[in-house]
Amino acid sequence: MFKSIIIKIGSNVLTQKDGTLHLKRVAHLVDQIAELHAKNKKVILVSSGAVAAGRSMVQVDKKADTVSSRQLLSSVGQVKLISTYSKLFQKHGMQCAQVLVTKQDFRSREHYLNMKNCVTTLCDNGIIPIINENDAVSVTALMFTDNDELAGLLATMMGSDALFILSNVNGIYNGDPDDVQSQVIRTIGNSTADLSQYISTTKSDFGRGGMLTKCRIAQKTAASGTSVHIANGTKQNILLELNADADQVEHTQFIKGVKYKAVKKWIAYSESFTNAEVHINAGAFEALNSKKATSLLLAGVVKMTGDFKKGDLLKIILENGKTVGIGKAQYDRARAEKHIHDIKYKPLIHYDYLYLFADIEVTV
Ligand SMILES: Nc1ncnc2c1ncn2[C@@H]1O[C@H](COP(=O)(O)OP(=O)(O)O)[C@@H](O)[C@H]1O
Ligand SMILES: N[C@@H](CCC(=O)OP(=O)(O)O)C(=O)O
Repeated sequence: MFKSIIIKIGSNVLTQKDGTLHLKRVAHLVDQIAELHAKNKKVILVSSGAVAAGRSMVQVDKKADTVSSRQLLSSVGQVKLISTYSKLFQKHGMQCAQVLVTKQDFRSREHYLNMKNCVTTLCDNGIIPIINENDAVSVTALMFTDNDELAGLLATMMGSDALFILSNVNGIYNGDPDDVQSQVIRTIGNSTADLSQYISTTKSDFGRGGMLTKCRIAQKTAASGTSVHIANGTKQNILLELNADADQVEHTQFIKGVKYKAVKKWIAYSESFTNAEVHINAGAFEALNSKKATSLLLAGVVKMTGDFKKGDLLKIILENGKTVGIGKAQYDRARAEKHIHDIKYKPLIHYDYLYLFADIEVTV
């Protein structure tokens, strides 16, 4: 039983084969959310489906480029999507709100806290926030990979108990989902194992990121203290059953870690906003990964790239080139260069402002 839940609904759950909205299914999901709301659960909805809904409403010129098509389809389709939700929630005497965001809206801690305040205020007033990426505006490289990334960020930001990611499959399979031999991976922990071996890069008809990104985001969100569940949104009563007793539902669950401190939640999703890098040696990496809370000392720094000031976010890179984390600089680059290799000098990144990416463990 969870008290606060983020529900992410993928395009494929909301649309029929011909691209039109699957009204009966949307209505059933709204009925379930209303029931959860009546039980005093704090529910936040992240809904895809604008582009898919738009596809059934306007004809895109064959010569139009991808960005223009997405802008056209999403801006038309979002109206249809949100008005559908609004009518359905009204039947339950409930109100919902549309919140359209871009990745840029989370770029600094100040912007991040503004977003948190917006969602908190809506929830405090008994309104269901329905959040989607603002596809008409976010067209640059700084886009969310997909709404799974947005939902993960929100779950971490709000400190939600659970994130339900609804797709058109029962969960993550250990092979091709269409192969009868494949089984749903029931639990995923947070030590080492590579899930990419199981997951093909095929996407569902209307989806954006695919299962591999879904899985990476789920793992990252679970590590921040939210229980993550990838389940089939086309199944009857899926939300109610997940909330009542998730163990009884065939789906993939990501075991949650310990909740992060507030600032770490923001750092965890800020990789796109880092301009400088700090390269560290294997010894430093081992120390940072030890059970003991360890800060990054200059002694373990091999080199730095890009300019940075005190308070800037740095990408942490291992000698083999792999990005292993993000952290906030306690002083600028000039000072760091002056004291490089000094074992006693104040850490470049304090543990409280350090976020390390985790690896995954799988149980079928
Ligand atoms: N091992 C796997 N287990 C489950 N689904 C997989 C796997 N490999 C690829 N997929 C595909 O991933 C799709 C779901 O991802 P995505 O298209 O992003 O969905 P959504 O639109 O629901 O976000 C499934 O429909 C399935 O075709
Ligand atoms: N923002 C887009 C959805 C993009 C997306 O992430 O789609 P999906 O992979 O189906 O969750 C829309 O509303 O159409």
